[in-house]
Amino acid sequence: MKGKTVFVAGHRGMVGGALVRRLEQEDVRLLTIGRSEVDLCDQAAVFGWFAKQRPQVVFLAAAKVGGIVANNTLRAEFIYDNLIIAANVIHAAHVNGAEKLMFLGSSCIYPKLAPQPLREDSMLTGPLEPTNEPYAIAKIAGIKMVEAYRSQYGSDFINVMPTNLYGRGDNYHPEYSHVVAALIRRFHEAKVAGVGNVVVWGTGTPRREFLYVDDMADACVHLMKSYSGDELVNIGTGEDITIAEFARAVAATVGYTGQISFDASKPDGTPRKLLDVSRLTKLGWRARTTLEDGIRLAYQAYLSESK
Ligand SMILES: NC(=O)C1=CN([C@@H]2O[C@H](COP(=O)(O)OP(=O)(O)OC[C@H]3O[C@@H](n4cnc5c(N)ncnc54)[C@H](OP(=O)(O)O)[C@@H]3O)[C@@H](O)[C@H]2O)C=CC1
Ligand SMILES: C[C@H]1O[C@H](OP(=O)(O)OP(=O)(O)OC[C@H]2O[C@@H](n3cnc4c(=O)[nH]c(N)nc43)[C@H](O)[C@@H]2O)[C@@H](O)[C@@H](O)C1=O
Repeated sequence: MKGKTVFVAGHRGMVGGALVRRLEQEDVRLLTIGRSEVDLCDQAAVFGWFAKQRPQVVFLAAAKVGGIVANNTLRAEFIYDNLIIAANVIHAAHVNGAEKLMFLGSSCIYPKLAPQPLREDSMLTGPLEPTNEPYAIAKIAGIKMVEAYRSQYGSDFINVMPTNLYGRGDNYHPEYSHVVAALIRRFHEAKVAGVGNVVVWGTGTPRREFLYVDDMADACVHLMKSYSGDELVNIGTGEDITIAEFARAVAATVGYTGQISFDASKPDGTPRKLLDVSRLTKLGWRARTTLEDGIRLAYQAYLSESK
């Protein structure tokens, strides 16, 4: 990547922001563009921008993203936006001679009940989790598009499959956020307000793997520099935790000492989503931030972002 023009699509988002921070350590010419200037769902705008800027390297971190209720509520937006963003950016990168592109999928592309830990070759071997199927289908289409451009045009475009991510720049929307941001905010507000009980969604029994977003960005830069294979690469920590245990860990970090109850009327989603990270490990990368340190860093980021 040394000396290259690098475009981070979605630079204002949690992953995009972490990529911008990480790329400051690299000798690259960084390109970003705001949604108000180029809506990545607008094909003409995307094609015009790419023709003018001709980025050599593209991190496609822009997407319509949200937690389980957002996915299950905004089903049409999740499939439309994510299909169109992937199609526009991948094609524009090809037409304008991008040397490398990284597409970010998500662990929800794997079947709901696939054997754990989830291997990259389990994609399309079984039914998806219904709550995020529209998003998953759009992500699978993006993955297949990258594979097709590699096959027909020899494009050095690669696919990565991140696990659940959290950290600086996360989305704290009360209904549409992911679990980490949601619980940090809810436990903090309960502590400040002196509330005696906090409700956590679902049964608390699902298990999730959580990767700190700055580790994610480091893994992306590592793979962009060193990987040009056809296969997906899972990006995770290789460890998971139940939502109930996780909620207790967040409460302890935030300093909330009240009760925790569970609302089983809210969806649990996939029972477990632990990624097999052996391919990533063989490629020379492993996560460094422990969950305990990550939650503490994420809470500090929340406090500084919500001032
Ligand atoms: N968060 C997670 O747990 C996981 C995320 N991922 C993937 O990582 C990537 C980034 O996710 P994350 O950073 O969490 O998401 P965010 O929602 O934090 O960031 C998404 C970014 O995409 C931009 N964007 C969305 N739609 C458009 C559009 N039409 N035109 C231009 N920009 C647009 C948003 O811009 P704006 O802010 O202006 O709306 C935002 O900056 C996504 O591909 C996601 O699927 C994968 C696994 C887990
Ligand atoms: C990255 C990944 O993220 C999403 O899938 P998810 O992992 O199910 O996402 P989630 O973080 O929303 O929930 C994880 C678990 O946590 C429980 N939970 C408890 N309390 C709250 C809560 O307050 N908010 C939320 N959101 N969840 C809660 C919730 O019931 C569930 O059991 C999709 O985008 C999917 O497409 C995807 O790729």
